[in-house]
Amino acid sequence: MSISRIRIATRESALALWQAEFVRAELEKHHPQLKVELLPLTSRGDQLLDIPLAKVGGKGLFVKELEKAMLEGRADIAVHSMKDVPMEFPEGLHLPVICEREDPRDAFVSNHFADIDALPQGAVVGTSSLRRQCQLLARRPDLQVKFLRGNVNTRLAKLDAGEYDAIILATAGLLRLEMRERIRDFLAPEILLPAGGQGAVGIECRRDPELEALLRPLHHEHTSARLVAERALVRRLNGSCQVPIGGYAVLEGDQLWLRGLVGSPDGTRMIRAERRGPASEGEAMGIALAEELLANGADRILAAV
Ligand SMILES: NCc1[nH]cc(CCC(=O)O)c1CC(=O)O
Repeated sequence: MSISRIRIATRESALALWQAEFVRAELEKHHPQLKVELLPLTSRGDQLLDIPLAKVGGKGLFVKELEKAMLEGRADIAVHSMKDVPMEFPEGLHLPVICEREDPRDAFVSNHFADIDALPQGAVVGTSSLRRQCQLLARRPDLQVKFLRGNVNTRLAKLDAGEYDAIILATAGLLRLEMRERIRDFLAPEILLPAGGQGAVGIECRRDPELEALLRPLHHEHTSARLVAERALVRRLNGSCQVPIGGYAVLEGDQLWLRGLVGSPDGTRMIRAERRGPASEGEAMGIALAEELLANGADRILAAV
């Protein structure tokens, strides 16, 4: 039996819809006969916007409704921001495809200030990411980090309403939504180490060789090699999502350069490590780097929460 239609389960935010539409367009480009439909779903993570993500059950919330739709046969695939994808998948589902990565850096967004260093003493910066908070405060302990959740448009509206002097968002989301002009400064990994998977989109589906064959042309091996290392690092560290963790890999030829960071939310403690190795060994590198971080004190930071 051959597949003639693919239904994409997606969250309803503008960014999620963009990503699903992107996958739809790519699938139609590679398979002109294929019918591709979107199934927009409301996720718990999007409903509970006033509560810290770590408290409502973590990032998995964004994914569960979509997985349910696939397991119940209402959808065939789901498109995710790799940053939000849990490490384990339910029986029968997996994630065989990772698309080419967009700019992975974090972005400094402000209506009044050019970059972090231009912020006045005590300025209010919006983010609910402990990873961003930790690295901001390590650089500028005087800043006030203020809670900010919601989809990209909501966050920008709160900035424009004057609730913050600046906010930090993923560059990838802003570029996809055609809001490059909102970015005042692209934060280098040395300043703000990105989250594992940031800027990349992945496709989860049921285990079905025919379906996977249709998705295969969307897979980007270069991106995938980087994310294997980043995700192995995060997985090995992840006792809890309430700890600031950064993980970022680049490929230089066939060599991976992986950097990792674990810190305290207030930025007073920060442990960094990095290593280089063959791209084919990303998984082992991620685990080894995590163990180095743990041995250098990340274990105590993790134990404290
Ligand atoms: N946590 C929400 C989330 N998940 C993915 C992105 C951006 C797009 C990406 O990283 O691919 C965002 C928004 C943000 O962090 O600003």
